[in-house]
Amino acid sequence: MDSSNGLLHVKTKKTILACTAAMIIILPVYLFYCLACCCETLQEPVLHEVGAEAKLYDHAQRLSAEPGQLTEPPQERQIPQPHHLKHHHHYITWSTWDSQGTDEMPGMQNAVAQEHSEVDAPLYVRNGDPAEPGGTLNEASGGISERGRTQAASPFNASNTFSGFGQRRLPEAIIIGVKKGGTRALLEFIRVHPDVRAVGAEPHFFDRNYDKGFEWYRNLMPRTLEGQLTMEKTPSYFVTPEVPARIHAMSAHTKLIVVVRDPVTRAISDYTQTLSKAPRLPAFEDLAFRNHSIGLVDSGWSAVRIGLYAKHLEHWLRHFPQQQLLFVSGERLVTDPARELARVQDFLGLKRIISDKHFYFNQTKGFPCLKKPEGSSLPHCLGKSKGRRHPAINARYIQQLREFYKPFNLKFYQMTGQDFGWE
Ligand SMILES: Nc1ncnc2c1ncn2[C@@H]1O[C@H](COP(=O)(O)OS(=O)(=O)O)[C@@H](OP(=O)(O)O)[C@H]1O
Repeated sequence: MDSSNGLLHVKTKKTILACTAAMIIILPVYLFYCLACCCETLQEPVLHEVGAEAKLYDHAQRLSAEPGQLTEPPQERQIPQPHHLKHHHHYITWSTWDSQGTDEMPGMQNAVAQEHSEVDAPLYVRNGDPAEPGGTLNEASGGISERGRTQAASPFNASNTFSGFGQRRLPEAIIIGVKKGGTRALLEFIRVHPDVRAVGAEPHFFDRNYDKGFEWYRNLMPRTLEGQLTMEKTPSYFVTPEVPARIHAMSAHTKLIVVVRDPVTRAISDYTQTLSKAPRLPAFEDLAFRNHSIGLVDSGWSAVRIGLYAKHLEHWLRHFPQQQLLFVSGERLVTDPARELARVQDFLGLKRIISDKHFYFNQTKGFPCLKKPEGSSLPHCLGKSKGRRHPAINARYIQQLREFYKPFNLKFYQMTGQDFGWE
């Protein structure tokens, strides 16, 4: 018994030693293999073509997405990443992004420091890979719809390939403005559509980062499957004179969406945002008027200047035909989001999927919110920097500003063929 036990003991020891030796040899080889970018193919399903498999995979991703909470950011959907990327990419979730208090891409904080920059939480942005969760199959749509959209002829639209997760493409549709118009609401609403994928943060490519080149820009985009539309929003594009020609150089077919809002309310909203970061800011009327006793408006102040929509639109119409621009009413986006979203879906050539059913009015927030935002199954409202309480402005100044904007508004109605009812 003893000798057989001893023999067993020796055999066990030998086995353990052999296993340890094998591990010592195999582990580095495996690690090297991972570093050489191949682990993913071992760990994740490989989708060789964009077809039924890809759709099912994406659908499964959506179903497994972690839920968010009311007025809280949903969790970032975990898109499988190559092992080495997991180590080198700094993942930024909604909450870390929110705490940065900006719509801008990480590393753009200097740019953010510019006057009136945005302070709210976009969704799910990851540094170096600001792709969003979603882009999934929607039962209601019966799959990815045929939209017959025009792929830009530009060589910049050539996209990289990456097995399984679609391709990064330059945006085919951009929300170009206007600041404080309701651009975040529109982006979050439209991205609920299964055929839309969007960058959460504002890339500011065409105004501040143009020198970084189209490859940089394209790499910010989420991966899309065939038939899905890539979008971004940067509200400052609308008022930057160089931008129309630059977007045209990327693709003459780019679809442009402008969310417009009563320029007086927009100016106050803009001022409110700045005030939230600089509480010692002079009074609104001191900035809006050169001389408020005689009602002389200071059109050099950006909060006023941005509202001269007709002026800015002239730049765009030199490069794009009217039909390539859609003007969304910021007011109706609040009172009747489904109606505006129907217009947006038609304009983008998308099947009408987003409807009344997707929204509910949140009494506490005072705004429409999504019942099921992209990548989440729980209701969600925009963050606290959207829908701020505005300071009370003397009715006399409001009236003077209305008078100031009136001819510009009428011109804008004429140019767009739409009456926004701001008078
Ligand atoms: N559904 C919903 N929820 C919350 N807020 C909504 C919504 N729809 C439109 N808005 C209005 O959007 C205004 C902010 O506009 P933007 O997102 O374009 O601002 S920014 O330019 O990105 O800073 C924001 O302006 P303020 O009310 O002045 O904060 C809102 O009035």
